[in-house]
Amino acid sequence: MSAQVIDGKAFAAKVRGQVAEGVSKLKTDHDLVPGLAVVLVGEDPASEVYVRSKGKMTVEVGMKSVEHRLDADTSEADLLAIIKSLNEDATIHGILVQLPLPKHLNEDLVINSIDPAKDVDGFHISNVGLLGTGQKSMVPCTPLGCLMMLRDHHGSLSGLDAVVVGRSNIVGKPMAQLLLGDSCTVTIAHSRTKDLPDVVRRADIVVAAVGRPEMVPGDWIKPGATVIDVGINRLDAPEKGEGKTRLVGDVHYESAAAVAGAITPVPGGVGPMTIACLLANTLTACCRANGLPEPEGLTA
Ligand SMILES: NC(=O)C1=CN([C@@H]2O[C@H](COP(=O)(O)OP(=O)(O)OC[C@H]3O[C@@H](n4cnc5c(N)ncnc54)[C@H](OP(=O)(O)O)[C@@H]3O)[C@@H](O)[C@H]2O)C=CC1
Ligand SMILES: Nc1nc(=O)c2c([nH]1)NC[C@@H]1CN(c3ccc(C(=O)N[C@@H](CCC(=O)O)C(=O)O)cc3)C=[N+]21
Repeated sequence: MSAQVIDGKAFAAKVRGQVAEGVSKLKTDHDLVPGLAVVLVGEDPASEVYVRSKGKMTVEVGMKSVEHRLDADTSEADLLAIIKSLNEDATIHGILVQLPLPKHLNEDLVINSIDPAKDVDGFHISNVGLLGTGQKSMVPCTPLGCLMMLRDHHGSLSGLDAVVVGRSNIVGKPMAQLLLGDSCTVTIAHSRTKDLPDVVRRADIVVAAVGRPEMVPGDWIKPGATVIDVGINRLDAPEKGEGKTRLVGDVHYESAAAVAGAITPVPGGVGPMTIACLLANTLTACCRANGLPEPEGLTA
């Protein structure tokens, strides 16, 4: 194995340390405590893990953490009413509605009912438009975390060929916007892309956000390329014991690490950075809401 392993877990701990410093300064200088509210409708196992560690880390960095757990059959009107009350709550600076939502709820409508200033996921159409036009916005946490690791590894990304596999609104598209913002030559690939292996082989930077376990093998990777694996796939692992599972990414780690220049592992790569960036966005939102200077190095 030759690639340098990009330690997202350690990087995220450093980011959370910076956030904690910012939070402590807000308390001392302005008697302010940033507040983050997470709304979870129904039970999604992937979201459960995320919500649990998020709540713990929110408190660890000194913020207020609020959780709303609603039944899977919650009506749209009830959900919108909760979001409205959080929009109006001056102690809440960030609101996150866990996705996916149950089928009977209109995801676009729900997301766009969040006050864009509190939209720490960066999914509101107003933040999407601001990002797309290069203006100050709330930047989606997962792509922001990927960008931080890429900048840290490369210094400048200018002129590099980047291929993003996946075009979702929550990862692929905003990731491509951020890479474009840093002057990469960006290709967005998806399920209809012709000759995907050849497209990926051109890339200096590969971001895999597909949701298919170990789909990208090492022989798609240009020697020396940087590989960012966003995928979180839980597979059965009977070898670890009955009912046990293991996490794998969208990249076949072993074969890719043999040719890549650098690679993020799963777990311990993009996932922890996503949570760290959520906390960073909440701190940023709190500073903006109070007309205070933003924390340095924690925004795009
Ligand atoms: N680490 C983290 O913090 C996070 C991890 N994730 C993980 O990232 C992965 C992607 O998530 P998300 O973006 O929400 O997923 P989506 O299902 O919304 O999007 C998947 C994308 O992959 C594309 N795709 C599917 N199959 C193929 C294929 N065979 N070849 C090429 N492209 C394909 C789809 O193309 P098309 O549009 O044509 O259908 C789609 O654009 C998941 O594993 C998810 O769990 C997600 C969020 C945060
Ligand atoms: N509105 C919204 N925003 C999101 O950002 C969002 C969402 N909905 N829905 C679900 C996905 C998924 N997601 C993860 C974040 C962190 C880890 C994470 O920390 N993973 C650990 C492993 C955790 C484990 O052991 O299971 C790791 O990769 O090391 C995983 C998944 C955010 N998402």
